[in-house]
Parts: sequence; structure tokens; C-alpha cells
Amino acid sequence: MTIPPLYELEHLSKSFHSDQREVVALSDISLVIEAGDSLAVIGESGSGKSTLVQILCGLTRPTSGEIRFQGQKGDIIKLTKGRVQLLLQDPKDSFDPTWTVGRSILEPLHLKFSESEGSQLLAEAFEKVGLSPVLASRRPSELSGGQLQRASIARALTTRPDVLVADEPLSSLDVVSKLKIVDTIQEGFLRDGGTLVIVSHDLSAVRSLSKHTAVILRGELIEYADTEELFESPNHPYTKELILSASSGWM
Ligand SMILES: Nc1ncnc2c1ncn2[C@@H]1O[C@H](COP(=O)(O)OP(=O)(O)OP(=O)(O)O)[C@@H](O)[C@H]1O
Repeated sequence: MTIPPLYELEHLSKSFHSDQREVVALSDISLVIEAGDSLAVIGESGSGKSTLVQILCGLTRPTSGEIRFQGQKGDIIKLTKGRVQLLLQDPKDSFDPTWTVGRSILEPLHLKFSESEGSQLLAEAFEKVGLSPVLASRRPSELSGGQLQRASIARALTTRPDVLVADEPLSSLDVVSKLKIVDTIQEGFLRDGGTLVIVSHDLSAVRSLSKHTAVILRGELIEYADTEELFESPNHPYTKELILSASSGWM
């Protein structure tokens, strides 16, 4: 028996209606993501990357076309229950401002782990992302943007998801923190067989993290390839431009 891919997207489109105008965010996207794959989604601002991520997490439904998770159609939230972690660009959104950061991280762990196992996982995760353990007893407003982003990555990894869907997770980080996070995702998640979908403008991070890269331009998937191949010999003129502008520091 063949195992179906983790995700299959077929002719998927998504439109929004705002001010009586139709905005086509995604148009006729077909894509397969296998378990254990790491896929980067790149493209300019407004091209539809976040919309794609939201669809993968079941937070938005496509207007037309189909999405299957492990061969099954239906409500993606139900189908992926507990197996997909979404990591957002703004880490503030994933923490309760009235709780300590540690409590926010420990709370979802109660379902799967004992209290001492939870504390152990929290300590390990903080160490992996390079955060001092004392920060766990602070509130989100007492951490810098970069520290909070690292805490949200620690939180995403402690729940041991099968799939990590990350929308611009590196944007508020300095170079050293960025390298640390890339390393943590590689060593603490991908090496254990996790599946990653990452949206990022940081093409060097994309290059080291992802096996495959999808390029989106105005809602269309214009190129999909093995990451190294795509960076070495991009096919589409837009991809060439994107890689050139990144290497000259414009992205
Ligand atoms: N809820 C919404 N209502 C109306 N239009 C929307 C909505 N969400 C997204 N859009 C529009 O859909 C298009 C794609 O947006 P999306 O956020 O997916 O792009 P993006 O590539 O993630 O951009 P960025 O890199 O700036 O985050 C844009 O034109 C955006 O204005």
C-alpha cells in the first residue's frame, strides 16, 4: 500500500472580497508536500504566501480547488488536529500577555506530559533556542521582540508537532539568533523527521533549511524546484531577479 503525501493541493484558488473588489490571493496552485519534506515559499509582499500558509493550517478555506491531508478531504483543522504548529511573524500573537512566558509554553504540554516532563522540555527548548531560563518567569512585554520570537519557537517545538508551518519566523531576529534558530529547526526538528513549511524573505535561511522551494508571484506558483537547483539555475526571470536582489542586499 502506498502512503499518500502529507499535503496535496490541486488547482487551489483563493479570492477575497473587499470594498466590492475581488482580490485573487492564490490562483490555481497545485503542489505536493511529502512527510519529512521542508518547503520554502518565497515571493514578494502580497503575493499570497500567508494565504497559502493559512490554508495549510485550516484557518482559511480555498475558494475553489482541493486540499487533502494524508489523502483525506475535509476540515483541515480536524484532519490535522494537534499535529501542525503554526509559527507567526509576530510572536506577541501567540502569548497571553497576562501569563508568564513559561506558563504559556507549559499549558499545552499538560495534555501529553507530566509536570516534571513539561518543565524538563521547557528547559531543554530554552537552551536550544539560546534563551536564559530566567526569562520563562517574565511576561511577554518584558522580553525583546527577538527573545519572544525565540520563545515562540521553543513553544512550537516543545509540543513535538509533525508539521511546523512558519510564516516569517526569522524577521525580528539578529544574525546570531537567526543562525541559532535555523540550527535548532534543523537539529531539533527536521533531523527527527519533522515536516517544515517556511515563508521567509531571508533567502540564505531558506537555502539552508529547505529541500524544496516554491516561488509565488501575484498568487501564481511560477516555479517549484529542489532548493539547490533553484538557487543555482533559476528558470523563471522573476526567480532570477529575486535571487539577485537578495544577494545584493535588497530583500
Ligand atoms: N482577509 C483578507 N481580506 C482581503 N484581502 C486579503 C485578505 N488576506 C489577504 N488579502 C490579500 O491577498 C493578497 C495576498 O496576501 P498575503 O498576505 O497572502 O500575501 P503575502 O505574500 O503573505 O504578503 P507579505 O509578504 O507582505 O506577508 C494581498 O493582495 C492581500 O491584500
